[in-house]
Amino acid sequence: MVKVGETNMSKNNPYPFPLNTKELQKGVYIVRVQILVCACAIIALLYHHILHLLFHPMSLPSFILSLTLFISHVTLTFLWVTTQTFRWCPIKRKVYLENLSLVTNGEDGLPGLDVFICTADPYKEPPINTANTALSVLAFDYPTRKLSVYVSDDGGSKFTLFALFEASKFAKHWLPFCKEYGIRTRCPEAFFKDENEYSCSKEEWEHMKILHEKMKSRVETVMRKGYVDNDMIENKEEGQAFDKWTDGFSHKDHHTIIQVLLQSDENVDVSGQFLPNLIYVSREKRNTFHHNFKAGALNVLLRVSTLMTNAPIVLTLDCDMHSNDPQTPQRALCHLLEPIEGPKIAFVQFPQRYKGINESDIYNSELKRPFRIYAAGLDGLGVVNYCGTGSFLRRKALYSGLSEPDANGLLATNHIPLNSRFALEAAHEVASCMYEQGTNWGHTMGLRYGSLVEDFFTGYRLQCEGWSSVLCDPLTPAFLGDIPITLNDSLVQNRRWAVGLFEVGCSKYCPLIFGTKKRSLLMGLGYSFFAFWALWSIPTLIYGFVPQLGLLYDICLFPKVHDGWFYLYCYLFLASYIQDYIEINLYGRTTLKKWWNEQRIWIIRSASSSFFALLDFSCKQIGLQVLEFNLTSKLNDSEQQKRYDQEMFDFGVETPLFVLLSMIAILNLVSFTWGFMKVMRDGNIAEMFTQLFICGFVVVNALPIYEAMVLRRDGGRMPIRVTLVSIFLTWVLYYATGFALKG
Ligand SMILES: O=c1ccn([C@@H]2O[C@H](COP(=O)(O)OP(=O)(O)O[C@H]3O[C@H](CO)[C@@H](O)[C@H](O)[C@H]3O)[C@@H](O)[C@H]2O)c(=O)[nH]1
Ligand SMILES: [Mn+2]
Repeated sequence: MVKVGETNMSKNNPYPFPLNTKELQKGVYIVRVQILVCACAIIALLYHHILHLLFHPMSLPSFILSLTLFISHVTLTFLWVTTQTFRWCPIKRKVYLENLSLVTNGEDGLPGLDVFICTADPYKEPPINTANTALSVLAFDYPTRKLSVYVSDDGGSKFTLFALFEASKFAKHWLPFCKEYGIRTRCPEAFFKDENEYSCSKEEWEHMKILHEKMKSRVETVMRKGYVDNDMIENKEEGQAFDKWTDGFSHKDHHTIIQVLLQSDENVDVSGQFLPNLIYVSREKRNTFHHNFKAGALNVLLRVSTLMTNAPIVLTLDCDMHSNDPQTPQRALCHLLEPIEGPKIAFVQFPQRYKGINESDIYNSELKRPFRIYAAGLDGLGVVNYCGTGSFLRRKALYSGLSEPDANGLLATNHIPLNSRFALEAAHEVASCMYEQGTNWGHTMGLRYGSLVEDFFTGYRLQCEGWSSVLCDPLTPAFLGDIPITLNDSLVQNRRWAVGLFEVGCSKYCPLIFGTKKRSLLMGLGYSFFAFWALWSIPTLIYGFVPQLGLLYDICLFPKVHDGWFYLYCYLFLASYIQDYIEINLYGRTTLKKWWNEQRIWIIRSASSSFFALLDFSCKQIGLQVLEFNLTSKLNDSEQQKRYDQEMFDFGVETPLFVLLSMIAILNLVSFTWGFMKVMRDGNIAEMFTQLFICGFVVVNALPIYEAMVLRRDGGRMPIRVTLVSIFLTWVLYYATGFALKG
């Protein structure tokens, strides 16, 4: 293996023990040639299309339909161009963990690490899961006096605090257990699910399991009862903590609650070792203040932690993820502490990886393409996007520019105990609603406000300031997260992302202009791919409706089969699908079925959630709607779980998202049948072949929709109302366009 990076390293790096190397991915030059060939084909197609529109004599209806197809081709071309950024110089990185301690002189030189975990609603995000997330990071292989875990609770929930109290007690047994036996899976829930994962004696294992069950059942009990009973409170400290939920307290309007649950210089585990810090923070909320969702929550944690522990490195995690490798901080440090490039790195992103995905991944929850393949492409440019979770950030990057000095921690530098009155008063002040008024928080400091995808926006803004970022994609996933298990949940999540990204695209920070100017053209293009993700809906919807209506009204929109231009269409279709298949296979083998599902859900998203994201954005622009952060559901309904495991599409909800999808499915089935009959009758397929093929392709993709409309009786079937409304609307569309197309 030729290591481009390693030769670079040895050239530029005076250190004999490299912490990391990088190399260009194999086959990049072949890919570049393919990009050029494809570019020529696309230019030819657009040229042909323009000539056709301008000089080919045709009726007005043909012209209108052909024009819409042209719009779709222009949009696709734009999106295609942006995607090529990821293919231009993708890289692979390697870290040398064994060299880290040489650079840091063992544990002494390791920097402090503050972990931020966000949760927002105890009913949608079960507190026991948040407790598991916290336990998995408390148990990092990291010096405990340098490790602090902060949990932000935007739900302001007693249950979450209760779960964390339980977790802090369980941690006293769990941490020494993990360390003694070198356990790899340090999220208790995941550990006990996998009965094979133990290196301890059966008795030890069973003892831990009993403690774990106790924690779990106590948390479930308070959830079931709906309040924290006096019997459940074990000591005075806990009692005082829960007394803070005074009358009139609601999750949207309440004072700040901060509770230090573990203190690293005070609390010890059962083996006598000090524990890390664990701090619960529920920031102040007032009806009259916009709280800026997760970005606001993280900014409060940034300030509180600056006061309390002020670690130079910060890890952000969602409550639906857990650590899957106790050495992850060290991996991140192999980049951040690298003497030459390290200081410019604002964050090290670990790709989002998920657990519980079904075999052929029907909703493409894995999202391998954006999170790993495209991220590796951006990594080659030094500008990996920030994903909000599984990311180690340099605190300094969020506070000041590259060249400015670090912010100072007040208490940390003065060694004031976290639980002292002085410390808590100061922390309350920075967690209040008023604090950010008239400051730069959210604008040039901390997580940036103004988009529903605060992660993408913040990473992008940091890169525009000159910071770089790194992708760390180890074989063993560093973190594992939960996925939505119904189609609706998956689309709702996608809609939020698409609209948030579009907000960035249409802001004054538009990557095409601002990003290109501040960083580079390739960076601007790559970020535009994400920012304009919602635009996929335009070509998809045009291709879902226009050739079909053409077929029904006998309007030929594509070159005939024997025409030379026909082969151009064939080439572009086949080349993109083949390239797509090869690309995904380079990152671990993928079955054909899985790949098919991926392209199908891509079409489904483009035709539904992306389109609704455009609508949401338009409504927001004209003041009809305020955008909300709809949490992704993390609850497991057993029926839904069963259907998901059986790889059945879960519709089940009456939503306009499904109406649009059903309309496309119905229209394509009708026009395919109609076109097919006509071809049989006339025996002439050359003219309408392409349109017939498109309908057939959509029909094959839509098979689960027909099945859900007609054959299924379970809870995941297509709601009857959705089917009826779609049939009606398709009929209206057919007649309405008939007036125009028949002239
Ligand atoms: O007002 C809010 C809303 C959300 N969250 C937290 O934000 C996280 C992400 O929310 P989730 O519903 O899980 O959304 P996802 O779409 O799964 O999250 C992805 O997309 C988000 C941006 O839309 C990023 O912030 C996340 O890191 C990324 O995993 C969760 O921990 C929430 O508790 C808050 O703390 N406060
Ligand atoms: Mn999530």
